[in-house]
Amino acid sequence: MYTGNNILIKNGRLIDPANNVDQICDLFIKDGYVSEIGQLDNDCDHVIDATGKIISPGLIDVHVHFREPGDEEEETIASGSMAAVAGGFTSVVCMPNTKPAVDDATSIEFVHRMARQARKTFVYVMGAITQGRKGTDLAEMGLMQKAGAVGFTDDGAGIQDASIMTRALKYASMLDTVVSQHCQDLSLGSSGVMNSGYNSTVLGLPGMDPLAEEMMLWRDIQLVKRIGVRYHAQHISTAGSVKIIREAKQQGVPVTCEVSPHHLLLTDDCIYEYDTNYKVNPPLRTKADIAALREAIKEGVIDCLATDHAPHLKSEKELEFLAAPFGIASLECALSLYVKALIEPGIIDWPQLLALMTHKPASIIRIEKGTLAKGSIGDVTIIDPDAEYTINAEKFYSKSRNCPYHNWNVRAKVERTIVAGEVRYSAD
Ligand SMILES: NC(=O)N[C@@H](CC(=O)O)C(=O)O
Ligand SMILES: [Zn+2]
Ligand SMILES: [Zn+2]
Repeated sequence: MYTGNNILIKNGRLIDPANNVDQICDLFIKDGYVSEIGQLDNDCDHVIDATGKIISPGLIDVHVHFREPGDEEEETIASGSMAAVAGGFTSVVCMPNTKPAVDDATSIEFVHRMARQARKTFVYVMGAITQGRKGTDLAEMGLMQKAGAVGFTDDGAGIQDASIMTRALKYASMLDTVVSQHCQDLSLGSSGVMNSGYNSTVLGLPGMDPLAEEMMLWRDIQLVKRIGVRYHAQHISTAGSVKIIREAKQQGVPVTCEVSPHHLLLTDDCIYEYDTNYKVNPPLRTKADIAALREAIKEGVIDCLATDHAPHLKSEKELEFLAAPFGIASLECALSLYVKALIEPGIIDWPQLLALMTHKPASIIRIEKGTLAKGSIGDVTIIDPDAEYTINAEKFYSKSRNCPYHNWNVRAKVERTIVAGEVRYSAD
């Protein structure tokens, strides 16, 4: 008989990067919180044998798109939450580019309410920087923060106007919050659909200049230096961006950044058949960019990994390349993709990977999560690092199927996802 909320996880490789822990042991979760770690013999009805498995703090993704309100046929907060736990994520941060945009306190509360009802993963929200994400008038950032917004972004677009960005950064500084930017200067071209270069020329498709990303990133860093505010660069994709961030960090600028799985694994060579599942913003770049991003991860220049899970309808992705929407759905296979990109080639090891997916993203949005220290919330992901499987997008809990990794053979399977001491996902 099941008599309570307690779970005993036995004999796993417990990796808690925040506390430099990497050892075979047991973990006891009591009433939703981490209660004991060690060789345990607690009396418990719910025992999970984790022999050969990794016990990790619940994974955290600071960049996902759930499409509610507005495009519920693509993803709802409930379907996205289920996809999250299936991917091992116990906390995600929703972007505000819904319809309407999340640009006021009521909308923030709406997302929280739907997430509570879904009762899968913890869902945090970033509010829009500008009203309706139009880039012209600041939204009520203070009120949204009071309602629980963990940061601000107009993701899908960057703030083009430097004076608006200055005002946003000053407000954010006052509120001690983080501004998250999608770096893309549209004055260098707003009609591009893929990386500009040899492939875009051959395919006859309008290109997106790497400089459009780097120019906005560089501009923002100058503003951040002057104002003094936490700034996060979303989904950076070019070798040039790595260089800008590395230099800014050397100068002590409070900048952080994330990288998405597709920018570590795919290049614009993939677009030769005009498959729109490879259409994403920022676009897939080149082998040299992948090498620079991987090297930056090894060096510690990248602060976290984030999926930028961007679900879209099949009917929209079936449009011609020029007209199809940008985005890749990857929440449910992200961990395996990072393993392929970073662990298999020997760039980083498991503790380093998990740091980039747990306490490091937690510190960017300042939530007290991402560790298994005694007293922490019972958010745990159990991973079989050796399990091999084939990604099957048709079986995703996500409502969308726009996944270029369908049929890929990968490693590392999420076995169980425990959120606040409750098993919310189980692979079998
Ligand atoms: N990344 C994408 O290609 N698309 C995102 C928007 C974004 O993250 O910029 C989306 O909302 O679909
Ligand atoms: Zn973006
Ligand atoms: Zn995004």
